[in-house]
Amino acid sequence: MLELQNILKSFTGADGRHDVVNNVSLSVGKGDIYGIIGASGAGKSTLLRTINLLERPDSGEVWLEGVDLTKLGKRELRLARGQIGMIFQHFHLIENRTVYDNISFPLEIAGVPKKERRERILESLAIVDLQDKVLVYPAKLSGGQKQRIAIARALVARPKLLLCDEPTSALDPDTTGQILRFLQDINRKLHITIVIVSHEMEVVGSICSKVSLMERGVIAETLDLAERKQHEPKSQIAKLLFNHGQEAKEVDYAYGLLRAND
Ligand SMILES: Nc1ncnc2c1ncn2[C@@H]1O[C@H](COP(=O)(O)OP(=O)(O)OP(=O)(O)O)[C@@H](O)[C@H]1O
Repeated sequence: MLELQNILKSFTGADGRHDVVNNVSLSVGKGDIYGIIGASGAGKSTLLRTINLLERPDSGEVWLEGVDLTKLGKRELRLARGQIGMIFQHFHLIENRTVYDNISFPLEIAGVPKKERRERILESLAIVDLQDKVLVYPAKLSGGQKQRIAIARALVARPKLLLCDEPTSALDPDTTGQILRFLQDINRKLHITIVIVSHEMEVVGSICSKVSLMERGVIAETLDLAERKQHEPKSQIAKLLFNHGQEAKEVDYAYGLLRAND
């Protein structure tokens, strides 16, 4: 349902040009939960943000259900983006709006009438099981509740694809498990395809069907976790992460272990 073809994105800083995403191609099937893991600075978030063109690639194509988003005009792109929801590490809720008004926001922008907005907001809140927080302001919510409201806001436009940028990095282990279960439920019950960027093995290992390991702007290796026997990890880092035991739960830490053993 999603094909990235030869995505290139570079940034120019004081020390010159950096190819942060360097000719990446990948394919996400309908109904997949697809993980992208990598060390800090590997280019994961930038790659994720090219999918909905929050970050426009310098070159390459982003095909969503047979349409190349990079070729669309402003109006068509706005409509196509309605099929893609997104959640972030730090939730990005609007502090001076209630939960109800936060979830309403994307529908207001899309010009959805008030009565339909109400139905869809309540439907979204029911999915994340937080109907009792409808009139509360974000400051009164726990981190896990904030992320659930952010999920409800992402779902209210009824997307086909949900992008998750480090969705549990700001949460404790119990809340992480709860959010991952919500994401898995959403994938199974609402048939929403999910792409998750993370540096935690627990996240990708527990719910992803496929995982790409990103290193310095390129996809080093892709593993099909559903077909583990046919696809054993090849690189040292992938072996450490995927055949780990408890000690290599976090990608930067796993690289540290490799360096220490050099
Ligand atoms: N808008 C920007 N302008 C300049 N440099 C940027 C910009 N966005 C990202 N970068 C740089 O690109 C590199 C990759 O960043 P990115 O956030 O994609 O990595 P990441 O793998 O998601 O890392 P992290 O897990 O630390 O967020 C970093 O060196 C970052 O400083």
